[in-house]
Amino acid sequence: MEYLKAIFTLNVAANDEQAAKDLLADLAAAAGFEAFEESEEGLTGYVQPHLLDKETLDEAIANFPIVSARIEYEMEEAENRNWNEEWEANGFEPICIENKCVIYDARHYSPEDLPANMSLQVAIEPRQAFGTGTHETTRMVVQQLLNLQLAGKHLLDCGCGTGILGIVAAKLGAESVLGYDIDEWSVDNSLHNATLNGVENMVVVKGDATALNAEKKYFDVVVANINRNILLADLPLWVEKTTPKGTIVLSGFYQTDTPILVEAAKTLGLALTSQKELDGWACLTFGKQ
Ligand SMILES: C[S@@+](CC[C@H](N)C(=O)[O-])C[C@H]1O[C@@H](n2cnc3c(N)ncnc32)[C@H](O)[C@@H]1O
Repeated sequence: MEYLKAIFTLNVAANDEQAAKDLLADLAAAAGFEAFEESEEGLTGYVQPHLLDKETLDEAIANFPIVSARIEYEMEEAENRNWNEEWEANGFEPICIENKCVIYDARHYSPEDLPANMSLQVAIEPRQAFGTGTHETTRMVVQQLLNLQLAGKHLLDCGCGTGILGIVAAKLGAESVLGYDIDEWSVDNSLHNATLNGVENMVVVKGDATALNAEKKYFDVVVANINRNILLADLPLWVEKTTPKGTIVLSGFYQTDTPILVEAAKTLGLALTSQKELDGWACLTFGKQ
């Protein structure tokens, strides 16, 4: 796989540098960047060409309050690498959500190591894919799923990453799950994690929202944790594929973008039913009329 490389330049006082780097890494993640490295050239970010959301990045940088940052868009190809390699080798700490659900790395923990009071255990082995619950956006969507009645429902998981959201839904009783992701590794990893959790009613396909044009089925619940511009572009199709009175949960964007998403949803006939924010990230739940 090929990566584009971008050099970021931060103009901040030395004692603000770490906070600025953390914030910039978050902003760039929202624009599709997978990894940051400190190199001799500076702070270097890598993104798969088709996942770069340049508009989100430009806008975030323009609104960056404490620092001016410059990105050189003369990007180079970078070698194929597994950015998560080191992190995957060490695993991630179990993550508890709402005292109900624990997400754990099955390569490093076994069910007996987990807190006893969690009614839902979800094993995830991330391989080159996003979605462990360590990120605020994933956690907020899982929280929403825990509060929905999913028994017997059909769920669509857009940009499924590790498959975590579909797997949680299936374990909460969803009758079927269709996941899709533009990234092949994510498709493979979702299928692997579904098997790991004994989930048999989850289908995962490679592609973007256009794959839904051929889909005959309608969904009671649609979840999408991607980024603002993809959410805005694909929302009309998701609404079309949602049953009347169905639910759409969106995350992957900053709370400052909430008004734009709420407005877009309203024009498509959706009503906002719940709103969450965590460390600057947002999650919105809508009901179809
Ligand atoms: C932020 S991750 C979310 C993963 C997981 N659903 C979660 O909530 O943790 C976004 C995922 O969307 C995928 N993606 C990005 N653009 C996409 C698009 N246009 N259509 C489908 N998937 C896309 C990425 O490959 C990535 O796996």
